[in-house]
Amino acid sequence: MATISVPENVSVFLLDIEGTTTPITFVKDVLFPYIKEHLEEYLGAHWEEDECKQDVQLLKKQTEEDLKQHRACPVHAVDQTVHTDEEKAIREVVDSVLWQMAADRKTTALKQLQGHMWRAAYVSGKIKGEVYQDVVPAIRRWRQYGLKIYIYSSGSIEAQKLLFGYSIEGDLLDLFDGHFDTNIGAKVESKSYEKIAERIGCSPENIMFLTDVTREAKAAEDAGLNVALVVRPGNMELTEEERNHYRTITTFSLLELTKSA
Ligand SMILES: CSCCC(=O)C(=O)COP(=O)(O)O
Ligand SMILES: [Mg+2]
Repeated sequence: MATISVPENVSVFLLDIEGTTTPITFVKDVLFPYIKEHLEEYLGAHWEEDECKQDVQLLKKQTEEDLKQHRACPVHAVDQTVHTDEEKAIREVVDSVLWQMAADRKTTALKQLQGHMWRAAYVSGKIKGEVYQDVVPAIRRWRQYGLKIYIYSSGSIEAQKLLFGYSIEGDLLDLFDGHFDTNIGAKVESKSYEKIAERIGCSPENIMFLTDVTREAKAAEDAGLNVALVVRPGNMELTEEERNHYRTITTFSLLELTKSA
């Protein structure tokens, strides 16, 4: 695959995580199964804590929103193993979370709870964040050229910091100048990228966004950012039209800086 020249006016890289810095398999085969396996036990253990109460509150608001929008929501069957009000409330949260996860929804409510649940797994060493081999050397090189590096993922900022802070390559948080999540807006909305540029303090054309998802690339492009689609094993196949329209890379090392160090 050919190299891509990064325009000279680019001073910021904005990076997606899943499918870009990190294999989709790590998210689908490690992170998500951890949530499914520990959800009920986690809620039972933390139910009375403020953080958990806030997470549950946000999930309830999301469910109300979904009902208003007529999105299908889980229907609660009468369950003989549920006795107390707390057990019933926990079961409702479990159903809602599993339903959202089955649809791979990127709601802030779901992502916030997931981030809080992964904390213990990362801190105990049970889970280590996976990062493609080409990612760290490329970021270090870009930083030597004075570029700034930001993350924009649907995963909560806390989840992002856990993934890179407890990664297979050690604590990588020093590589990043900042993090954005869906609190700034959805990744498929152009407005989110305009807000990110504003928050960073640069023009959209000074940013290069790397992602595996075409809808995100389109939203960023519409906001005036430079974009490249990242093609990694297991990522969604691109159509011929997408391949013709977007610049694509299979590794970060294919990005060639045109500015001098
Ligand atoms: C960084 S947290 C784990 C990944 C995750 O939950 C997710 O939704 C990833 O979405 P992305 O925007 O990085 O593709
Ligand atoms: Mg992605």
